[in-house]
Amino acid sequence: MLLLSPQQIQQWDAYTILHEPISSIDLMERAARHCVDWIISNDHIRTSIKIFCGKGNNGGDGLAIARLLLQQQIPATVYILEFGAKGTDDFQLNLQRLHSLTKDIHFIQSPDFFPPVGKEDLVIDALFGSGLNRPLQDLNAAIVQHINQSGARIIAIDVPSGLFLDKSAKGNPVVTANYTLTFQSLKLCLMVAENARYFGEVAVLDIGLHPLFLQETEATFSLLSKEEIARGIKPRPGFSHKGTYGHALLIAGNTGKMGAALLAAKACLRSGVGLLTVNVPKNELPILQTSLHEAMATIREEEDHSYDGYASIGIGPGIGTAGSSEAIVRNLLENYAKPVVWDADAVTILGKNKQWLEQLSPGSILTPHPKEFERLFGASDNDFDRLNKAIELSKQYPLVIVLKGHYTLIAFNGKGWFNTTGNAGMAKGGSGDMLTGMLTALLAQGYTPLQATVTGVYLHGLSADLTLEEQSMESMLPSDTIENIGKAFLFLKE
Ligand SMILES: NC(=O)C1=CN([C@@H]2O[C@H](COP(=O)(O)OP(=O)(O)OC[C@H]3O[C@@H](n4cnc5c(N)ncnc54)[C@H](OP(=O)(O)O)[C@@H]3O)[C@@H](O)[C@H]2O)[C@@H](O)CC1
Ligand SMILES: Nc1ncnc2c1ncn2[C@@H]1O[C@H](COP(=O)(O)OP(=O)(O)O)[C@@H](O)[C@H]1O
Ligand SMILES: [K+]
Repeated sequence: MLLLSPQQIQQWDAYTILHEPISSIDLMERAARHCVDWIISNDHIRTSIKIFCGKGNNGGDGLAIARLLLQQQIPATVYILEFGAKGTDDFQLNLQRLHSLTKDIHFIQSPDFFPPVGKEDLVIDALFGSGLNRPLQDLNAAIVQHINQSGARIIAIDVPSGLFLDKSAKGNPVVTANYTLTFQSLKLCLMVAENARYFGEVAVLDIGLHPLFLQETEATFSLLSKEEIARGIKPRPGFSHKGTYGHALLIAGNTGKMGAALLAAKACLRSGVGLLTVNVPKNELPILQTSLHEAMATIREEEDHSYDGYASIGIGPGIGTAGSSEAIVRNLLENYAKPVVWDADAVTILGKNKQWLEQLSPGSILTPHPKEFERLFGASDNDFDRLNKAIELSKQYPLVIVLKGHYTLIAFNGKGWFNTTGNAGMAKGGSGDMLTGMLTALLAQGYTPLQATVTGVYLHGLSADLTLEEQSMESMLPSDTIENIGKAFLFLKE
């Protein structure tokens, strides 16, 4: 699914109207009906429902929602924010339709007209949607503040009023919704952490916009889908052998951080690799060899660091950032030409030696969390800037950049894919180490760097989601999640 700009969403609307065909007012009716069905079936009806409407089509949705509720004998009061404009055609038509049912329609010209709103109310925010083109000010900002202070349950229609679809609204007045009912597809503004306190829980309502439009449309950002990932999984032919699936090397772990190496190694072994060698400090060798029978080992301190024969290499989890680790990074840059997975301390070392970024072998995968991303590429003003920076960098460098987070972004060659699997139970040390192991295993098996990354990131989150069948988000550990990588592969084959 593509993440579209406000202009593209308008075009999608127009395309549907032309090709379904359906009238614009009937499309709005369908959207409103889906909202009402969702509100009723999710048990959000209260004795007092206050619907705040602007005069664009978002407000038109609000008016249609009010009428559909009233037709089911559910009382709702409408407040229309006056901001000069006459209102769109569909707004006007829905206002006429509502007038024939109720006189309970109020116009807000100044804060004196604000109705009292309290905890017991359900507020429907239909003030501004995808048409917002500047920060809210004056009366528009005041009504948002009034609603936000009320303690009422707030359901935003399409997007919380005040959010821009594809750029930051940091510092602007925005409705803090408990739920957002967004039409047809997720929007970029609903993917970023900086807006999480505004959009609350998000439901995507399928209002039947024409699917063919997407085939004719290009967008920078899109969402990964199960079907796409499942299609890319390589078969394991009966006559294959361990050599078919590659020999991976993980350079991971150090004193006090051997857990990182074990997690990466276990995840690598559970992700289909043929052979695995782990490079660890001499003193830590027994930990590895007693816990993981399938992994071989090489000694960190030994001088001869030959990388010949490894189909892929992952470096970083728990290695530390001391000079000796820097020397290994340097050596790897000079002596290995295939793609490498760079994570954790290895990313920090690259951040300290930015000139080395130019030397990364083409197709290498960088997996920073936002802090590591900052160490590598400098600070960003907001989440949108960081996403756009990742996209720009992916044009500049022949690398796959994995910006980890709730919705991890994978940037490659000027495009970005958001992952939608995974949950907050993964917000624990060790989750990233697991991902490094998985990506290294997939690279070793001959997946292209992009294919390895999208597959690994998707499976990583999916294993965590499947872990919730037997654990809570509080209790689940990366070790549990690794044991469910198998279930995740099976789920893709269903
Ligand atoms: N395909 C779909 O997804 C469907 C979408 N539908 C719905 O349509 C919605 C989009 O409607 P929309 O384009 O009419 O824009 P909307 O957000 O109502 O408001 C724009 C108005 O506000 C104004 N304005 C802007 N910024 C302002 C500000 N800061 N302060 C003050 N005014 C400001 C601007 O006028 P301006 O002043 O710029 O001339 C304009 O009058 C969408 O979110 C969804 O709910 C469904 O009905 C059916 C299918
Ligand atoms: N709330 C969350 N929702 C989804 N995924 C998450 C969440 N928190 C963390 N993750 C995932 O867990 C991993 C954490 O990586 P990282 O921060 O490098 O952890 P560590 O280095 O401590 O192992 C990333 O892949 C991230 O996407
Ligand atoms: K809204």
